[in-house]
Amino acid sequence: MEHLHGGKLGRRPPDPLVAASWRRCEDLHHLLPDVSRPVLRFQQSEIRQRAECFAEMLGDGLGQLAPLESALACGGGTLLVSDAEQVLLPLTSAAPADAAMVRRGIVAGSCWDERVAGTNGIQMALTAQAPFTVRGADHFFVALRQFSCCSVPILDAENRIVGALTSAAVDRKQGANQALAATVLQITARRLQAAMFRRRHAGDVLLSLAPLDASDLDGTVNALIALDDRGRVLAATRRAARMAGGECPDAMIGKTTETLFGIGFDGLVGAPGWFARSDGRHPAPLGLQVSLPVSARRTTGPRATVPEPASPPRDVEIPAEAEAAFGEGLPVLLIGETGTGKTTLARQLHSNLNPTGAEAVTIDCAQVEATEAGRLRLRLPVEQALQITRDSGGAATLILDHLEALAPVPQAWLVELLSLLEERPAFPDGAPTLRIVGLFARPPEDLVAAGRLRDDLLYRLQGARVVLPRLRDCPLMLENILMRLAREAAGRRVPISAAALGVLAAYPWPGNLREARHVMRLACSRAGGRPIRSRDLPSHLAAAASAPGPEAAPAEARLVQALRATGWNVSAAARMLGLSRSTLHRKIRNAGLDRPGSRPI
Ligand SMILES: Nc1ncnc2c1ncn2[C@@H]1O[C@H](COP(=O)(O)OP(=O)(O)OP(=O)(O)O)[C@@H](O)[C@H]1O
Repeated sequence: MEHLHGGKLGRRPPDPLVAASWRRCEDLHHLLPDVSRPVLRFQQSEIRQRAECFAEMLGDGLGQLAPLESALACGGGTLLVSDAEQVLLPLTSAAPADAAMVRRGIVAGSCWDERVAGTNGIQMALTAQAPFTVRGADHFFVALRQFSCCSVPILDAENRIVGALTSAAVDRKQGANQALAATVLQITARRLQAAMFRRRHAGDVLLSLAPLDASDLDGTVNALIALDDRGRVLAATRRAARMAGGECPDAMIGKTTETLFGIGFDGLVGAPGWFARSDGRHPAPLGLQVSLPVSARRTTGPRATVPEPASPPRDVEIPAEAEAAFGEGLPVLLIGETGTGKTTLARQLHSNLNPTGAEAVTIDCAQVEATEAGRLRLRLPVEQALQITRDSGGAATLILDHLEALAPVPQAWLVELLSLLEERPAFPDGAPTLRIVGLFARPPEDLVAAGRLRDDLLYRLQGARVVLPRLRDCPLMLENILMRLAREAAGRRVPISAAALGVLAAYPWPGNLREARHVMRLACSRAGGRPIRSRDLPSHLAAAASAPGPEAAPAEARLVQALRATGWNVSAAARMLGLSRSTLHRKIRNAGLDRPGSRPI
């Protein structure tokens, strides 16, 4: 098609990107500049749905839009918020200030895809993946040439473009106004990304970066890196990646703070406030600041372990027996290997009965030595729990973690304390004032049999008992669990390829849910929105999965283990194995197993 220089199109725009867009409008989309097409507008129900999804994605960041709207209005601009498909969303308070905009279809629900709307700021910013101003004469459609619009892409926590912020105004050829608009739009877009990143990584350690010589810290508000509990990168924003030396965010995943910044993780966590780093490897001297997840900040006492690197899982199912016993004030024992979710379940039990109340108090029994200091380590948290009861008028929860590691002398102290606590009066309505949950990483009977646990301590703690299954004992549930973890990690459903599922199913999962959460988060991050494939999984999984270890127990052995662990409670064992009760009964019959007493297994 012959280009209509100086003809219907008018003067060719000098900006090469705009000129390219005009060419696409003519040659690809077959638009004519002076034909006033009706603006494509979505149905109300669809617009509402899109707006709700977008608002949900922005979370707290939504609060940034009202001040932005007021700031733009001072310069005669109207704030437009559009999603990734260039549809304007009704997320701002008012209709466009200028009636001419409404007449030209610049209203909620209109679509600014170049194929129908011609060259415009929103499309240009999304195509260029950078702020872009389309001045009046740059618009392809003549009808839009009275407006000027400046758009800035919005990136989400994974650095994907999810929409744009735009300032639209009548074009009065006031470049200064548009430059100012571009600045405030950019600051807000960065804050929105920072809010999404912080929410997405609420359970991780966060590292903020800022050039030490910058007067404008707002410019780096989204320079954020999420770290796991060993200081390895889980995710980073593009801005942080640029500041850390120009790598792409994905290339940083798995690297340590030592490799990236020359500072060990412990050094960073121990450093209060901003930590200066200038080692010549980075373009400018950097300030680094660590913030721990909220749950870790509330932890009192010395930092024995680095906080869990993920936001608390949703949908933690609480066995009815444990819930009933806990409600009654009977002690509850949770038994399971490392990472099976004992602590999470204990906290969930507590928070179900104390939705807004104080945190549960935890004693790490592995740290209680047979010394005076050790005795205090036991006594003080108990005092603290009782104080909580007095202050709040509600029950406190004491979590005794790592009971399998409690030394003999402190066991005697704990028995003493528990017997004193048993005599505590209840609240006037009969409700208990202190609830206790004990956590064991090994079956306590084995410890009693080995002479490592006092049986009277066990019986004091065992009001109800829940055995948390190991992941490798739930072959039939594994896929569902991994899919759920991937959904939690990505914030949406992520398919897993058959080959990747094969690797995941063959892996013995010694770290259970903790390890599975890490693996799925890394896999989702590597997959970058696509289905998870084998190559997105950490390489040790495939290696371990292909070498059958001692843990790859044959089906019958797993059956026996589950039945033993649950004291032959078929319902509990079925839950543990991810089977229905009738299937388990059938398997027990087929394997010729009998309850102990009738014939030993
Ligand atoms: N039901 C669940 N679904 C998904 N993730 C879970 C679930 N329960 C726990 N997790 C996750 O698994 C990890 C380990 O949980 P938790 O600390 O409760 O295990 P634990 O058995 O107490 O481990 P340890 O004995 O090593 O202290 C955490 O990251 C937690 O968020």
